[in-house]
Amino acid sequence: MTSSHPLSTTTSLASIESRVQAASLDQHRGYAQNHYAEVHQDHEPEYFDKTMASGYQFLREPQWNKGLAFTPDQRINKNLTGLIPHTIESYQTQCARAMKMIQSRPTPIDKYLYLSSLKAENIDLFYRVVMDNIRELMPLVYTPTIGDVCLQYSSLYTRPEALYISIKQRRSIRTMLRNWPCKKPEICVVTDGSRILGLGDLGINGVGISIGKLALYTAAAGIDPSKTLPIVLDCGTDNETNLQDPLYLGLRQRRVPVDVQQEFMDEFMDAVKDVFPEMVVQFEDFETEKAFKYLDRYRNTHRCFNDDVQGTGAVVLGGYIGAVENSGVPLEEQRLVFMGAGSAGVGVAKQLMEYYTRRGLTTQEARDKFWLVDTKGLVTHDRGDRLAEHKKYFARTDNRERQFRTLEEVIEYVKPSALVGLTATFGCFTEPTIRALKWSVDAGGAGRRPILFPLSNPLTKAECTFEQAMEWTDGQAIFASGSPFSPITKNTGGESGPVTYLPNQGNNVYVFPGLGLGAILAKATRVTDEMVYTAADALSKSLTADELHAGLIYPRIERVREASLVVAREVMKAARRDGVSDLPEEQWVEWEEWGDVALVSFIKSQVYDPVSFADAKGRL
Ligand SMILES: O=C([O-])CC(=O)C(=O)O
Ligand SMILES: [Mg+2]
Repeated sequence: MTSSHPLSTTTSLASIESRVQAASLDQHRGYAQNHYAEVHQDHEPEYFDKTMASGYQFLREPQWNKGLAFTPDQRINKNLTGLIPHTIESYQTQCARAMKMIQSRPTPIDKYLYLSSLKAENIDLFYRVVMDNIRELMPLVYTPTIGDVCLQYSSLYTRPEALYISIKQRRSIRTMLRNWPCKKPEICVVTDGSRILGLGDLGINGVGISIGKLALYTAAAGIDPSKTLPIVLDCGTDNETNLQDPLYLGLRQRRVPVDVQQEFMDEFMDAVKDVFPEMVVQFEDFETEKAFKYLDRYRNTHRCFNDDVQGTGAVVLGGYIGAVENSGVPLEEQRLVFMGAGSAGVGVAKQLMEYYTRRGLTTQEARDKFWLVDTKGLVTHDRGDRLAEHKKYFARTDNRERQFRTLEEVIEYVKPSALVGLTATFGCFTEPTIRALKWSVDAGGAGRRPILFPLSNPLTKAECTFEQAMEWTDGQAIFASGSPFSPITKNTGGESGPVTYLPNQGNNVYVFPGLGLGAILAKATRVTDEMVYTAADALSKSLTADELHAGLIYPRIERVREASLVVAREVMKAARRDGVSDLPEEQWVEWEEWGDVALVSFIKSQVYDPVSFADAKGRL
């Protein structure tokens, strides 16, 4: 930065303040914005130096704004008097106002927009509200509402919230990364929008998923929001609706060929490594082939993982371990049918296989427990089509005598103990399929329960609803879905009165925030399979006695932060076991002397918890 700049470090604070005070607020805003542009180019964001900021800037910077929680001293010292109402409010009162407004909005999208404005104005308040009301608000900032937001992102757009990198700007990726106001982001979620949830190719509109997942990194694991970086890579779109929409914000062209995107990806990953060498990259919602390809290509050279392959795999395994215990079907008798053989289906099956091999089965024995089904029926080597590369691993040879074209036929043949859906096809677990699953489990002996995981997101893509699952299995299914369902209370007519069935939400949110946090805090140079597997195992052990007693297989969502802490702790240890932690050895030795206590208190000391309100000290 040049010394002639009006806000350069050689300019005295007093002279800046007198100039700022002399200027009208509007003039001042314009001045500050110009300054932004310059410092960002120099990548020296002195603008964020609080000692130089005026009161008005404090109110306009979402990470500094405390709403009505500024203390009297802060109001005087920061020249805030008169700029906000005189009253001082605790966070509880401000949260109550926010919740009242959210509840008064008619649709989930309206509620989302309110929350999004809150985030743009007062980050601490946004996270306090989300964290304290996670059961009610997670479905708004994340699946299912985020799916609708992505569909309409270009129309809803009011302000930038991410890095938008188009393939036309590929020569300036480093500059764009440096333009991001935070110098050292720790975690990035990147998508190319090619397969957003179960909604398909949404192009640049898919950026909503990066924004939503990062909000959960903060709400569910306590990563400082200023250390999170959402990115969308715009490589065109094959979505006709987007291409025809005059408001569409992305490139108006079809998706570039695979090899061209590959070069772009290489450039992007190299630029990320140069500019933010310590940042962990989470790949999100890339279409299946690319998901596997990029994971394979970068996993040994970059700090990265794929949430749809590894996150989904780990979260399903985390729930499956508990489900097997509750099902009464011994491990060796478990047989799993998967409807859906995309990135999530194959990722989950591989993760579950690992569970079996770690329990003594050979690779072949473990693989034989899985029957994957896609739109053409059972995935087999010789069913007459060219199998996509990622499907070959689980392709079977069972069709020597007969072809299995439908899920019903496969269930009738396999007699599975578990049915897992990752198809993005609403209602494809029909009454006959679910009844057949129950029947095959019942046939194995009394007291056995079927495992039923319709995991596709958002709710409009779920393979079946919780109500259907309970209805068609007489309340017996051990149920987990990707998006949230409400509990069901049924009057059974028996003496014990009504029965309440609790659904489980087997969503990645139980894994990726803790996995990312663990990788960051361990300074892991890679995200290894051991770290991912450990995340699943830790999740399965993070339930309280009360949750286990209630028959749950995932912690209650209100406890997601506690679960993430357990996951992060174990992921850190796994990073060390694998030799990928860059923390000094003495640090590990010191922690080990204290068991988990020291490690846990270290993690707690690192996480963001927004208490920066009237009663909090020292944040300004
Ligand atoms: O976002 C979610 O809820 C889970 C996920 O990664 C997906 O469905 O692609
Ligand atoms: Mg995803």
